[in-house]
Amino acid sequence: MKSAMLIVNPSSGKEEAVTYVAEIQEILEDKGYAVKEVQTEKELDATKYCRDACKEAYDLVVSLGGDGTLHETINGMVDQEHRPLLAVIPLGTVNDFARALNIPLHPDEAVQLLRNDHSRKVDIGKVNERYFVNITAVGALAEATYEVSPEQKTRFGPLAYVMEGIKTLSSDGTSPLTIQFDDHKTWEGDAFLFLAALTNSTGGFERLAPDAEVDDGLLHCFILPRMNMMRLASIVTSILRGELQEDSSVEYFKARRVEISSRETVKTNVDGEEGDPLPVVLDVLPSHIEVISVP
Ligand SMILES: Nc1ncnc2c1ncn2[C@@H]1O[C@H](COP(=O)(O)OP(=O)(O)OP(=O)(O)O)[C@@H](O)[C@H]1O
Repeated sequence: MKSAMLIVNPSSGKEEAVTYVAEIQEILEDKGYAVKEVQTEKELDATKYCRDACKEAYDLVVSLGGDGTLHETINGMVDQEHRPLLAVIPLGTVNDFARALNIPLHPDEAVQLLRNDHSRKVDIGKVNERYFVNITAVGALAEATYEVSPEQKTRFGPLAYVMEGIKTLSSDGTSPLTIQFDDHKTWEGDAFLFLAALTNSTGGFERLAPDAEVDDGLLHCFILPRMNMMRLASIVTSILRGELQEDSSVEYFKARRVEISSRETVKTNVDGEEGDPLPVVLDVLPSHIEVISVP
């Protein structure tokens, strides 16, 4: 008999995660799965449960929560030998991973994907000893995201990040960065932001790296160097048009491995959570996990 673990964050998505459990259970039992439900209570519970699911050779793990729960769940499986198939029921505010995979953002519709057997392999990013599915960001602009309160997120959604970002840009918060990629190339200078995206969806905005595919094995990297406010304003237009890659003020490159260091203390932001300070090494684990997706 096949086995499925439902990892449920009861606090996510306006506390409605548990209302989807009965239907998921019914669908999976009809497909011959034995289903176990676990509820998270605090940070890293999802990682621990998912690790148990790998060790006990579960066939499927279903994550019910926002990007935070998903990030923790995936961190529980990436370094395991047996990695169950993953299903995502998006219940957060932004749901970048679901957006990148075209998983319906309405949870009711995402649940219906469990009825078919369509799945897709997805790259995983590695930053030092930690893993990410969407993005690693470095610099003052990335740090601004920590200033966004849960109340702002609920009220303004992804726009809350843009608002904090504008505050940082207007105070000229750049960091001196040394960025080495694909072994022999180096960029050195003061930057507002370095971004390495695995998918096309970041902060709910789906046009940052329009040609990033979830399984292309590449980090899509952007450097936003120090520049005046006029140039910055025009970059916002490029972002909104999905043309950031072509903007001459922005450095864009694709790489399989990136090393970043600074002579100052600079923090990283890994899938929206605080990560290691610099120096960091970024790598891609190509097609490392398999996710239930739209046919
Ligand atoms: N029972 C719980 N109560 C409160 N927090 C929890 C609980 N279980 C897990 N958490 C923590 O809540 C964090 C945020 O959850 P998640 O991102 O899934 O939902 P969300 O906040 O609704 O989504 P988003 O961040 O997109 O708004 C998780 O990273 C986890 O550490």
